[in-house]
Amino acid sequence: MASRDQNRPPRSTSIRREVRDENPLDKRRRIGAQGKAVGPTSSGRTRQPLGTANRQDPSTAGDAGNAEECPTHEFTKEEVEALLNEKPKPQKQPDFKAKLQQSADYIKRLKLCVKWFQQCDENHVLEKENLKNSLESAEKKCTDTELEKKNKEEELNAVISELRENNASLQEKLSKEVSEKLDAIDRHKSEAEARVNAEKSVASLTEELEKAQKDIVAANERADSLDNTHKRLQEYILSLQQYNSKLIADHEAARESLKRVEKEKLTIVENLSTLRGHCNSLQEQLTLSRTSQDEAITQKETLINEVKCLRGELQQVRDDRDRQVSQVHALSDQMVKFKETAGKSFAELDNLTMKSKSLEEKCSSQREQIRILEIQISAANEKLKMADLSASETRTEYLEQKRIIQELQDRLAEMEQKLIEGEDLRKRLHNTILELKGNIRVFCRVRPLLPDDGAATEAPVISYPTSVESLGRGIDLIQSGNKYPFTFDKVFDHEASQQDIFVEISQLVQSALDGYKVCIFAYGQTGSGKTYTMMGRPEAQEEKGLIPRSLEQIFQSSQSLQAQGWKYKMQASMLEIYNETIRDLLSINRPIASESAVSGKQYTIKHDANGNTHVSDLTVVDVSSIAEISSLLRQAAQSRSVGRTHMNEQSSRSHMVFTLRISGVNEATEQQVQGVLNLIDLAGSERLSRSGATGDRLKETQAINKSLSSLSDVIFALAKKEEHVPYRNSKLTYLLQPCLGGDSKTLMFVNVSPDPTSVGESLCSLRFAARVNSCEIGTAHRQTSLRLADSRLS
Ligand SMILES: Nc1ncnc2c1ncn2[C@@H]1O[C@H](COP(=O)(O)OP(=O)(O)OP(=O)(O)O)[C@@H](O)[C@H]1O
Repeated sequence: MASRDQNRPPRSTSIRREVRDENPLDKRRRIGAQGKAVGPTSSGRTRQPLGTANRQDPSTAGDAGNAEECPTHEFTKEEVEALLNEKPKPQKQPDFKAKLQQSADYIKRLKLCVKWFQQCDENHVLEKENLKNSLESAEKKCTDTELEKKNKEEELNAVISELRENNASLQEKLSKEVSEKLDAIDRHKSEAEARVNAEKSVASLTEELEKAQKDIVAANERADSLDNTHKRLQEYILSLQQYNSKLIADHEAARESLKRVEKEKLTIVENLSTLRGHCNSLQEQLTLSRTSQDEAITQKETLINEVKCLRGELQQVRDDRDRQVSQVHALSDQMVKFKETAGKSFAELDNLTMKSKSLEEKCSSQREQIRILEIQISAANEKLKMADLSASETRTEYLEQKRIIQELQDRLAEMEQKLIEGEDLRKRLHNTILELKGNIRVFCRVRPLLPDDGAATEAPVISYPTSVESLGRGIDLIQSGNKYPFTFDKVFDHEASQQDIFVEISQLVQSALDGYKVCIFAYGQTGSGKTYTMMGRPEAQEEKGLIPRSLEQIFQSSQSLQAQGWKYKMQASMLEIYNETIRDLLSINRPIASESAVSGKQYTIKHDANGNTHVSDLTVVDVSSIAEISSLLRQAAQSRSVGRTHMNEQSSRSHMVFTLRISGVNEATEQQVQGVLNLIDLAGSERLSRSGATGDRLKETQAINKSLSSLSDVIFALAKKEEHVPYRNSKLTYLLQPCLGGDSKTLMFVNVSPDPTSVGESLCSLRFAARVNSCEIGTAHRQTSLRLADSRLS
């Protein structure tokens, strides 16, 4: 800026030079032009430019008077030069008057011109003064301006130096920013690359996500279809079972009818044999009759012959008599003589007649007998024929029945085979479904309101969503007007019966027989219904809990599996963990307090390589029937209640663990399975603040909380797939290690009380259960192997 000003000539000097160099005529022109622009001049007269209406040709300017009146006539340089160079026109005849006129005119114009010059000069002087003034003022202004300029320059210098400084700092800043910009560009580039990579990875992740979503959808569809298949299979199994039971009933009926038929057959055979005997006897009788008939015939014949003879004799006698009569007649006289002879003859004749009569009678009676015998024979023959007929009918019926029985037996065998296959498929589907669902499942059960709950008049704190996706799986808890929704694998409302609950877990229990480790535990605050769910009231059929029902099912199934060649051996043990101390509930002489201290029993928990758990010194009882198990459960309940009266008022202060070990061998396939069923009634989960416990009770609550929080730590460590799972933090978790460690099928019941005063505890329980429900702890494995030749199940 400064340099530019320095290079520029001072304005005042340039004005001065312009004024100095200017020709008056040029100046006039400039002034004229200025005058036009500026307006009236300082003299107050109006100047007009050359060639306007006021302009007069100097040659025709008129007289001096006119010239006096028109002093404003302006001359151009050319006009002035033309006026000065003007020469009088040469005339042929000198006319002085004209010459004078011409000269006067010329003088006039010269005067006008001079006057114009004078005027111009005046104007010029005036103008000069004006200019001088304006120059002075301009100079003054200039000095002022210069001063100002100097000041300004100083200011500007200051500003410039400031600006320089600023500039330097800005430069610095700029360079910094440039470097930052470069860095930023680099960063941007790397970020752009990273973004591109991220976008790529996002794209690939999106793809993966889509794929995963598709997979999830497919898995869901598969799960749905598996569910459907499972349902259909269950229905099919049900129908098969129904069909089977129908078949069994048919079989039974057939067996019954077979028995009946066999009985009938036996009676028929007996009848037949008696008939045969009868027939034989009849035949014998017949042969006898025939022989007697023959005899009679021969007798008859002999009699006939005899009769004939007698008739001949009679004829002879008659002839004789006739002769004799003629002789009588002839010898009437000789009649008297021969009276005696005649009388004799008559007597003889009478005798003979009588004999003949009796013979005839005998003959007719024999004929009658023969006729009767013949009737009897024909009746016997008829009977025989009938018997033969019914025997052949019975035989064909028997053969038909035999064929039907064979057919039924074949069908039964086929159905049994199908049943086995269906059962196999069911198991596989059940296991697949469990694997798809993740192995830890959570069922929620809400108990009914009890009279002791007190606040029954308050608004209900539990409701069940009715939307299709949450139906039977959702539960909403209302606390202080806030609704907390939860979803589990299954939610049972207060109306669910013990049987409803058991139906849902029966498949899981069944898999213990298939060689899985199964763990079912009940979690919830005190009085929420854990014991009712697990144990129920074993004495009342309808109110039996999961433990007795599971054991009944296991024994029934193990018996029905015998038909498929399975032979099972079962061992039961029951313990409770109280204040981190193990107690044997099946020990016959169970000491009441400090058991291990008194008996010296250690009850140390050990796991072998196969994931089987052993508690040293714990009573393990071989069980082979539900009656034995029932008595063990009674014994355990007794032990618990004894402990309760001596140690603590409520069973809820300890965890109860029932374990059933199942070893199975299939004689036909040489397959071996090792299953475990753990059924656990946990101690009540209560917050210390709510329990209001002190002293021993506080110790108990702390121990319970420790073991329950250890349980949750273990579950969450497993869910997060952490390297270290803190199983050893409590006896409960260490005992259940193989069951929790992903190798087993685990189901948790979260028991909830509908009592409005327990809503806080219920919320805690449901939150814990929801976290557990979101865990996938691994894949359950079936413990199965082929039997070694020498390890037969005794
Ligand atoms: N589903 C149910 N139907 C009827 N009564 C029930 C039900 N659930 C629980 N009860 C009753 O509620 C009461 C408390 O139940 P239960 O003793 O099973 O609770 P709990 O959670 O085991 O308690 P604790 O932790 O103290 O052992 C009992 O009287 C039981 O009979």
